[in-house]
Amino acid sequence: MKIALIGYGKMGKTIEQIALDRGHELVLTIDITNQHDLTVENLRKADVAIEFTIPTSATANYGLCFEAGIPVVSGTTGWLDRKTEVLDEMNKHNGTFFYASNFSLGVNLFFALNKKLAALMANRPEYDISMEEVHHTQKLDAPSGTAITLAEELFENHPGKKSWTLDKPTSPEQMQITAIREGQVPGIHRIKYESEVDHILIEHSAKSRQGFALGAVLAAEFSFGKKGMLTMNDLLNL
Ligand SMILES: NC(=O)C1=CN([C@@H]2O[C@H](COP(=O)(O)OP(=O)(O)OC[C@H]3O[C@@H](n4cnc5c(N)ncnc54)[C@H](O)[C@@H]3O)[C@@H](O)[C@H]2O)C=CC1
Ligand SMILES: O=C(O)C1=N[C@H](C(=O)O)C[C@H](O)C1
Repeated sequence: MKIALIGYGKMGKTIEQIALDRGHELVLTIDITNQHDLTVENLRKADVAIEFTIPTSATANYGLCFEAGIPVVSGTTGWLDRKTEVLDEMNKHNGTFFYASNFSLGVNLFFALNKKLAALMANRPEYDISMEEVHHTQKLDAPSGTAITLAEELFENHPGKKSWTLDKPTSPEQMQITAIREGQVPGIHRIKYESEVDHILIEHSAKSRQGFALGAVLAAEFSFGKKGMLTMNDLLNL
């Protein structure tokens, strides 16, 4: 496939390597320094775009891809307050948008485990729940997109928690998420159920960015020829 890569940072570079290994061609590579080359005309040279940039740039980039009529796969986090506008724009152009807060297979299995554990603990009020995420110091958003997905899916399966906070909870229905920024950590997510007598802890820890990048390239292959909003549940049949 001919791929337009939007964002050539840590993820963009890892995606490039995996895309080339899988026999794809990069027909357009855009970063902050050559942003002016991100045009509808140039995007039309690609079969699909993969977008990993920053929260403030992502939604405008999606708009250009919809206008160009190519599917866009994105993992940029921190923009979801504008999701309705993005979906309206996608529908206006009959476009294709594949979004995941986390593209790794392991994290998507961890999402399923989180939902099952939350359902199992739904009638166990003696356990309080908290989350922790650890990422590299360059990360712009907190909590991570993955932590927000974990929290929202936990709330759907556990009546005791209804919202998250980065601060100290002010009611039992609030769940604290602690966001730690240190070194070059690719991404760790922990969910802890704690009672007076014990605790249960589940954790996913990424060893590198390879798992995220492979998932994004698989999502690009999956998106080709499809329409509408796509997620990892569609790709992985979860
Ligand atoms: N969904 C997932 O599986 C994953 C998501 N992410 C998310 O992806 C995003 C990027 O992560 P990294 O690559 O680690 O960050 P990074 O900071 O290494 O790379 C971002 C790149 O985007 C460029 N950029 C900024 N504005 C741009 C614009 N308007 N057009 C083109 N390029 C632009 C920057 O110059 C930079 O090179 C973040 O939001 C991060 O949270 C990161 C890893 C996995
Ligand atoms: O910024 C990162 O690095 C990551 N961002 C994503 C997130 O916010 O959840 C996914 C992964 O944890 C790495």
